[in-house]
Amino acid sequence: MEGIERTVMTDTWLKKHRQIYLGATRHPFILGIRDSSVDISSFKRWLGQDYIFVRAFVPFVASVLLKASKESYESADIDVLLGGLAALNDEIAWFKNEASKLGVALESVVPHPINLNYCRFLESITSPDVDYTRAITAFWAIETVYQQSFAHCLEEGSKTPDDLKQTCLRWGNDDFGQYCRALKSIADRQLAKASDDVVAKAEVNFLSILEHEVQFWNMSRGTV
Ligand SMILES: Cc1ncc(CN)c(N)n1
Repeated sequence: MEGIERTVMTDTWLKKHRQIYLGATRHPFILGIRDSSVDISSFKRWLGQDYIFVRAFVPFVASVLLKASKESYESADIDVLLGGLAALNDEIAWFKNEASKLGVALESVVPHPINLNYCRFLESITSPDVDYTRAITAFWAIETVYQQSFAHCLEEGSKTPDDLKQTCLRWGNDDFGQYCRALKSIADRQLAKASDDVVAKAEVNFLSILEHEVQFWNMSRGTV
């Protein structure tokens, strides 16, 4: 269809919901890392709570993989998702290592109600009743908020302290950026052939994810 511009659904949403998207990816917690003003107690709080979140994220990602194997004819999707699971495996090892360096006892961290709320949301979209399109779109959004947030702390002009650079690189590195772009293109392909109802539900989830991410940063900062 030469000459006809196709709507890329995630780009439409990113434009339409730009303010809340920036609220999630340019949050004061992230800006505090970027300008070096973050306090270590907030960082440790984030670390302990995010470890709990990541453990809850694993069954969700496994459910996306299962849906891809049943609902998608694209075997390349499985490769991307397997890469995602491998990245999560590394992420969990990284959290344990970082926690031990900083003296955070992960086994005694009490999940904050905001975290529990986000984990409950994850559980709701893990359900077999949620189709592959909605699941992969949610997965793209969750990963992308971290990628965009931490990449911002590595951009030119940032004053991220050296000992936090490894954290930022975990999600802000180019490979993770490439992986998020792969998720985006799968999500957009699925959204392009989905019913209006599925697209509308995926958009509602996208907004919920942005709100949960903002709350998660607020919790980490200790402002809630
Ligand atoms: C809250 C949150 N959102 C996203 C990610 C990226 N996997 C994370 N680790 N934690």
